[in-house]
Amino acid sequence: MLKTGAKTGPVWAVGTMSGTSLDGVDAAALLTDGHAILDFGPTAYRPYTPAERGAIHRALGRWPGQDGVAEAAEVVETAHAELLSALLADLPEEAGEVLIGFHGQTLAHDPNGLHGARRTHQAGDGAVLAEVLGRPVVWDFRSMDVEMGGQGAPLVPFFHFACAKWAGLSAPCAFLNLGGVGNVTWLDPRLPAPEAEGAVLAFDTGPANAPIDDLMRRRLGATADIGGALALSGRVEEAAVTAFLGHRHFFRMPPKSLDRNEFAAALSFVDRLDDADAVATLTACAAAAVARGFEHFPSPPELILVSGGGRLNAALMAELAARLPCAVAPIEKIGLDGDMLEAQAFAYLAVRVARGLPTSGPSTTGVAALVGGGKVSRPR
Ligand SMILES: Nc1ncnc2c1ncn2[C@@H]1O[C@H](COP(=O)(O)OP(=O)(O)OP(=O)(O)O)[C@@H](O)[C@H]1O
Ligand SMILES: CC(=O)N[C@H]1[C@@H]2OC[C@@H](O2)[C@@H](O)[C@@H]1O[C@H](C)C(=O)O
Repeated sequence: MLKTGAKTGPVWAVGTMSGTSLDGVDAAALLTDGHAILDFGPTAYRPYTPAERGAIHRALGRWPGQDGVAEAAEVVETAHAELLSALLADLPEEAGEVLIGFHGQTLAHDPNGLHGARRTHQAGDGAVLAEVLGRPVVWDFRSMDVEMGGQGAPLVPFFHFACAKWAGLSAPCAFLNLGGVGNVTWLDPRLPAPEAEGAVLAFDTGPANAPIDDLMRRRLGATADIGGALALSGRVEEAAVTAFLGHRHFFRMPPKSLDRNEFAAALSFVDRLDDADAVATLTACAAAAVARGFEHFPSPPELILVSGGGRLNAALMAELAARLPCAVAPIEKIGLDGDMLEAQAFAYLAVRVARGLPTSGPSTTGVAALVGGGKVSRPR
């Protein structure tokens, strides 16, 4: 085990994210003392092959020990080992003993016990990765939070707060991630730390790209609606968007989190629409879910900064601009990398775990008290 709190100076860490869109693995290096971001390092991406993606897709919604889960975990571990070996070789020797923050791949997430026990499941064993890479690995970031009564997600909010400080922001703003699922952090960068009362409020907004991707794959054999081109050629069925906003998620108070496929039934209305109208309406639903989230913010943000693949979808960005009561911009506006923010977040959180600092709290996951979730595995 790492000695927590052993050091207080900055260290390099590499974080990884294999997100709900199942496109591939992101990895990014970061220099931090667990509080401030001091530097950003190299990044790398490894897409899953169609066969790998298929193995993960088949295991979605399943728990450890169930069919296909061991196979999916092996795919996740192998892809991460390949990507991380290459990225670690790029880091200068002065980087020292680089800590790895390994999120794994969420296969199932049921923090409210809707289908049995309250639990969350990220495939991939950090102890195996520590052995293969010969480095300390922090992993299983979400279980402890769920065990303590939290949602286990979102976990990026404390990092969003550090990003706002790094960028020198001085007014309340919101960070929106549009991956397979959407999540938002409202934050006030005038406060000293993310743990401070009133500094952050976060929750999952609703489905984002996952239903669009699934429809594109099902009907057209494509991976995504690139640039939002198909949605831009379709017509939004507003009555369907209104019906979608009747889902129970929108009546729950934050913090709240979602499983990737939690909206599958609520979005099945698209089956009766043609391809373009279906994708246009799913895109509008993703934006309308974000707009609905604004009612929970402690004060109106001046700006919402968008990261994740959804910021590259022009139809989704236009829907957000039309439905939100504030300016909308990709996160590159403040000099951050919208493709790598989550991977950087898990580098940041790994250092926090290793130093005994909290990674979530009542206003991010709804856990009763601050929690530092995550296991630390060292190579033998
Ligand atoms: N050029 C593009 N045009 C439209 N959509 C895109 C584009 N590039 C990526 N996307 C969408 O973004 C998704 C990937 O986003 P991202 O990598 O942020 O998600 P993720 O990290 O896997 O998910 P999550 O944040 O929910 O865990 C793709 O599946 C696709 O739907
Ligand atoms: C259980 C799980 O993996 N949730 C993901 C998912 O993808 C987006 C959204 O839902 C978010 O809550 C979370 O990821 C980010 C990285 C988070 O924990 O902040």
